[in-house]
Amino acid sequence: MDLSPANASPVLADPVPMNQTRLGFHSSVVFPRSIPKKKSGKVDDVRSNGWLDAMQSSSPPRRRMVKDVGGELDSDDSDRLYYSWKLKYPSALKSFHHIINRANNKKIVIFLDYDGTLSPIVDDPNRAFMSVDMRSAVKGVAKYFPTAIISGRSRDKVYELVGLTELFYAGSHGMDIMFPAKDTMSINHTHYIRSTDKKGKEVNLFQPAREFIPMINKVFRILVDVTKDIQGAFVENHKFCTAVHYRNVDDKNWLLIAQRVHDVLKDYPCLRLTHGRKVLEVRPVIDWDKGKAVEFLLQSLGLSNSDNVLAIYIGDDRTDEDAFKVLREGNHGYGILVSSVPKESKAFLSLRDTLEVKDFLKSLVSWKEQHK
Ligand SMILES: O=P(O)(O)OC[C@H]1O[C@H](O[C@H]2O[C@H](CO)[C@@H](O)[C@H](O)[C@H]2O)[C@H](O)[C@@H](O)[C@@H]1O
Repeated sequence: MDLSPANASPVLADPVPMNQTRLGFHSSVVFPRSIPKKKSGKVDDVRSNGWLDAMQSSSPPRRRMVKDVGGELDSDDSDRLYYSWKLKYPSALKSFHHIINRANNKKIVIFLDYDGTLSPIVDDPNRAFMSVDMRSAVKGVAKYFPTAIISGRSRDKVYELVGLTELFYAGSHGMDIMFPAKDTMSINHTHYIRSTDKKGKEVNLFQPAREFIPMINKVFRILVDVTKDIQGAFVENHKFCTAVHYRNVDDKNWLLIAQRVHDVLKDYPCLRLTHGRKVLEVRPVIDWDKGKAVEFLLQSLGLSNSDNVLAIYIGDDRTDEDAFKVLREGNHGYGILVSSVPKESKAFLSLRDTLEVKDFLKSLVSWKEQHK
């Protein structure tokens, strides 16, 4: 974190996201990603387009590694920064009574991100498991409030990890939403298809990036190939998007891995890159993100009237910012950022880690049980 006088904010600023073309709500019209500009005959590289900076700030630094101009900040300094940041993003646990007061006679709807929110961040994405306690807390809230998981992972994968049938699931950053067939009456769009869930029940799937599946498969294979000699690199196929992990790549090779991904994307102007926590996420250039998924679910469940609905979205990642923005701008409810370090956010409130998320969910359940 740059804490030089010129940039004295105690906040870990997220880099400006790549340009995102905004289209109409239910459109899947594809716009080309802006082609890298040439500078003196050379295509822009990952240093000049900001990718490398974004990668370097893509996950909370460990406490002792938060750097000042003059060296490392000790943990007292980090604590001070964290507590002053909390004035802007108060604890959702400590603000619980405010949330409940605002909920008053409204219907509460819960949206949950998965990685970093329900499961702690770990080195191996295949081992990011929820605790038994967390699963019971999520099951508890789902008993009383409509609850959806909105994840960057594929819908099947996140369902496998969460394992609760009573939830709504949106995978691939909201580009793959499953919802009950009975809830189609209130929606008006073209990108949903009828299907059956794992129990054979009739459901609807909303998949606005369906036509990209072959391209994503192809790009996934290319990315696996071009990163296979980079130790620690790992590529996941999420069906509607693909993710290149560099958490386990030596930081000396971050430039290399970013350049390889960048070079692949030059041939795919219909795909764009977003930054997650030590992961480069490649996705179609359509006007769809976790924020749109929240709007879609609220609308499809008949819950988009903010006069009688209070939505709560809990997430830790840059991709969750789209959802926080939708809640803030639509006056729909509270975005809650999960972070143990100061970060600029569109959320209203914060929780430090997954343990606090679990406590918050349990508080909602206890409150509901006392006010049935
Ligand atoms: O939207 P989310 O549910 O938060 O998913 C975002 C990404 O989460 C996973 O990666 C992150 O968690 C991993 C396990 O803790 C960690 O190893 C990785 O560094 C994080 O970026 C998932 O593997 C990605 O594909 C998701 O896009």
